[in-house]
Formats: sequence, C-alpha cells, structure tokens
Amino acid sequence: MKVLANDGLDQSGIDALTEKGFEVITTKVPQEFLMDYINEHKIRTVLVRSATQVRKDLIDNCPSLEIIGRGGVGMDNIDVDYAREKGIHVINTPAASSESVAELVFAHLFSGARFLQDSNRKMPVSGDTDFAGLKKAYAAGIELRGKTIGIVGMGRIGQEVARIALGLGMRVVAADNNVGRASIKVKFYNSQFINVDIETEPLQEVLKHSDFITLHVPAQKDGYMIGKNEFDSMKDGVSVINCSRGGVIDEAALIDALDSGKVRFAGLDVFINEPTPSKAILNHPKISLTPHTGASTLEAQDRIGLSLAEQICSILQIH
Ligand SMILES: O=C(O)CC[C@@H](O)C(=O)O
Repeated sequence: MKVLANDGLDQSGIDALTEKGFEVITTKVPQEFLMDYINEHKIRTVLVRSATQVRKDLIDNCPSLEIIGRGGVGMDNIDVDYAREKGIHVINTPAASSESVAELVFAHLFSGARFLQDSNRKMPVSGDTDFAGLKKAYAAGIELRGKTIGIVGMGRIGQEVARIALGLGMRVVAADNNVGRASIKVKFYNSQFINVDIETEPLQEVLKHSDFITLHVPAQKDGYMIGKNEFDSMKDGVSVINCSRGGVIDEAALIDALDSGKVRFAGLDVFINEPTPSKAILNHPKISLTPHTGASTLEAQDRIGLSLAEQICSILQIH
C-alpha cells in the first residue's frame, strides 16, 4: 500500500500511516515524471499540497490511483469532479489550518499597521546613522483596536479571523454569499465561551465601511473579485489582506491603489504568479509578503498529517 506524498507530509501523518502498514514515499517527483512514477510504483494514494497538479490526464492515465489527498483546504490544483466521476476518492483537510491562516492575517495586519515589512528591510542597511530618519518615517503607525475589519468569506478561516478580531477589540463586519448570519463561538483562555452573532452584509457595504479588509474565498473562476472599481469603493486609507488565492485581487489595480494612497498597505500570502510573483509586488514598500505559508505552522501541519492518515484508513477500512 504505497502512498506518495509528493509535496511532503508531516511526520505525524507518516507515522500514523506507517503504523498501519503503508509505505509512505516523500520523494518529490517532478510534475512531468509523475504519471510514469505512479504507474511504475503502483501508487494507490497521492497526497499533494498546493504545488503538484492532479489533472484529468494524470487521472486518466494512472489506473492504480484510488485516493487523491490534499493537505490543506483549496483543491484548485486537482480536477476534483472528474476524479470523483472516475470513482477516485478526493479528500482534503478543511479544518486543520484555520487558526494558522487566521494568525497569519494578523501578522500581516500588525506588520502593515506599523511598517514592519519596510523597517525590516531598511534597518539593517541604515544602521545607527539613519535611525532618527527611520523613526520619523515610521512614526505614523495605526492601532487595530476600535477599527472595523471586513471579512469576505465566513467559512472556517473567516470565523477564526473574527474570533481574533473580537479579542483585539475590533468591530467585525462580514460578507458571505452563503451565510446570512454567522454565529461564532469565542473561546477565552479561561475556557469560557461566548456566542457572538455577526451579521453579514452585501460585499459592497463591507468594502465601503471597513478599515481593514481580509479575503477568505476560493480561487475565482470569473475574473478578479477585487479590482479597480472595488478599490475605488473602499474607504480612503483602507488596508487589504489576501491569504486566500492569487487572482482574487487584481494586482495591477492594487499597486495603483497603494501608490495613490487609497490603500494604506496590503498583506499578501498568495499571488497571481506563484511561485514567481511580479517584481512590482515583491518590491513594493507597502506590501507585507509571505510565500503562501498560511498553513505552514508546525501545529497545522501536524493536524493535516493526522487528518489525511485518518481519512485514508477510513476509506480503505484499515483499523
Ligand atoms: O499547502 C500549502 O502550502 C497551502 C495550503 C493552502 O493554500 C490551503 O488551501 O489550505
């Protein structure tokens, strides 16, 4: 029972599968050799993160495949419906990384609010000599407390963002086509819970009223969700975070909005061109950047590994 974890798998998943008699292969097979590799080694389960593509031709030409597993949430790198039509199980780990992605949103928010992305670049080169100049340049930071955060997409990650935002004393507004009202449970460190109802509003209203906007929607099939018109409709000095999928935001329109001062700062974990985002995005002093690491915490990867192992065992009825 061979499992190919082509984009890696946390030790928790490797151990759980090995214990049940699986052979877990973590060799990274380049995309162009993947079909031959799967056939040669009679791989029954392929696990991927966001890098490896599992498309129709691979599915058609690898008859040994029984399970395709995505360590993470978004399955836009897999032809999910097609695979399922062919009787292949397609699984993911929708709940395992919400906290990690939500915390990264706040890392970007705090970074942008206090210019960390720029001061981290400039402090080492400037040294003591320009300390006073930099202190002045970064003097006009802003606080998050008391401000309005607009959450677009109130799935698991959006709800986790709301929990943290409420803890920080922010006002939360949300837009979601599928959810009319989001009732979320907020857990405090002393194990007390409170239920908080968050009314959703039309996207246009959320864009108009928010000081900070964070996007938690799937990859868009019909063009950008946030382009020039949407930026124009936002508050002056808004900040925008995207830890969902590249292509949700029109990057050219974002750069214009940053340069004009309409948008104060942006935080991006995902890009139109991954893994080679545009230079204009990479070098922009008002953008806090991470290389699609929303789910890349030790805790999330541990949960992802265990969740994949459990689902594989359950599908193959191995107890
Ligand atoms: O696997 C990754 O590194 C990213 C995962 C993330 O984009 C997701 O959809 O869960």
